[in-house]
Amino acid sequence: MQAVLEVIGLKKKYKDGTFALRGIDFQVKEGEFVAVIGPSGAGKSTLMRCINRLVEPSEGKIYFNGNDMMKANGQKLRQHRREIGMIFQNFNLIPRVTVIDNVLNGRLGYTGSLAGALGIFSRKDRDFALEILARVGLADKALKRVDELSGGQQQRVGIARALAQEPKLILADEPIASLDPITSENIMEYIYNICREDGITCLINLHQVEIAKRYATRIIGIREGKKVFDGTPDELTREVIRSIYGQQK
Ligand SMILES: Nc1ncnc2c1ncn2[C@@H]1O[C@H](COP(=O)(O)OP(=O)(O)OP(=O)(O)O)[C@@H](O)[C@H]1O
Repeated sequence: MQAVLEVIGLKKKYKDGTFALRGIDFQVKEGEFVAVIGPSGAGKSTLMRCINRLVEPSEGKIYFNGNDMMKANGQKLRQHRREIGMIFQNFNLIPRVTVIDNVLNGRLGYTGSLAGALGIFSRKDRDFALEILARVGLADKALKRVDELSGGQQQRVGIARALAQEPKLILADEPIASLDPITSENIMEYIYNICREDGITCLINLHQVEIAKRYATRIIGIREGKKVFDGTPDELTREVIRSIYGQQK
C-alpha cells in the first residue's frame, strides 16, 4: 500500500532555542488510523503543524502522497494543504458565524480567493456542506451561530469543515482534550467511522492512552522530540507506556 505520509529526519528548533522535534521518522500508509501519544511538551502538536507547514520545520523531509511538502510553495502548497484536513483541540471555528459558513470555509482551497473572501459559494458547495452536516448529525443546526452550540457540537462542525476539504489525510490535534468523557467518545466514533467509511488516513494526537489503544490501528509514542515507540495497540504494554511517559504516569 502506498504511503500517504512519509516523515524523514524531522527536526524543529523554535526561535527561542527550544528543540521540539529531534529527528522523527515514520510512514503512514493509506487507510491507517495512527494515534500519536506522549507527555505534555513531547512535540506532538509541533509534529502535526510541521506536516502541513503551519510550523516551518528546521530540518528533514515530508512527503504527502509522494509530494515533497518542503519544496511546495504558493499554489502547490495550497493544493496539498486542501487535501489535509485539520481538527483542533479548541475547534478553531469562527464563533459568530453560522455552522454552514464555518463548514464552507473548508471549501476555500477549491474556490477562487476573491469568491472565498466574499463568501460566495456555489449551490453545489452548499449542498455538499449540508450533506456533510447531516453525516455529523447537525443538519438542523446549519443556520445556527457556532457560539450557540455545545463543545461536542462545535467539534462536529470542526470535523465537517475538515471533510468539506475532501481530505486524503486528517490531522487531528488532541480533538477531545477539551471535552467530557462521554462527548469525547462520541467525537472519536465520528472521526473513526468517517475515516473508515471514506478511506481517509488519519494521524491523531491523543492524551488518553486507553482511547488511543481502543481506536488506533497503530500507535506512535513520542518523548522529548523523539519517536520512542511505533507499534500496534497490543504492543503498547504498561511497561512501554511507562517508558514513554517516564515519571509522569
Ligand atoms: N511557538 C513556540 N515557541 C517556542 N517553543 C514552543 C512553541 N510551541 C511549542 N513550543 C515548545 O516545544 C515543545 C513541544 O511542544 P508541543 O506543543 O509540540 O508539545 P505537545 O506534545 O503537543 O504538548 P501538549 O500535549 O502539552 O500539547 C515544548 O517544549 C513547547 O514548550
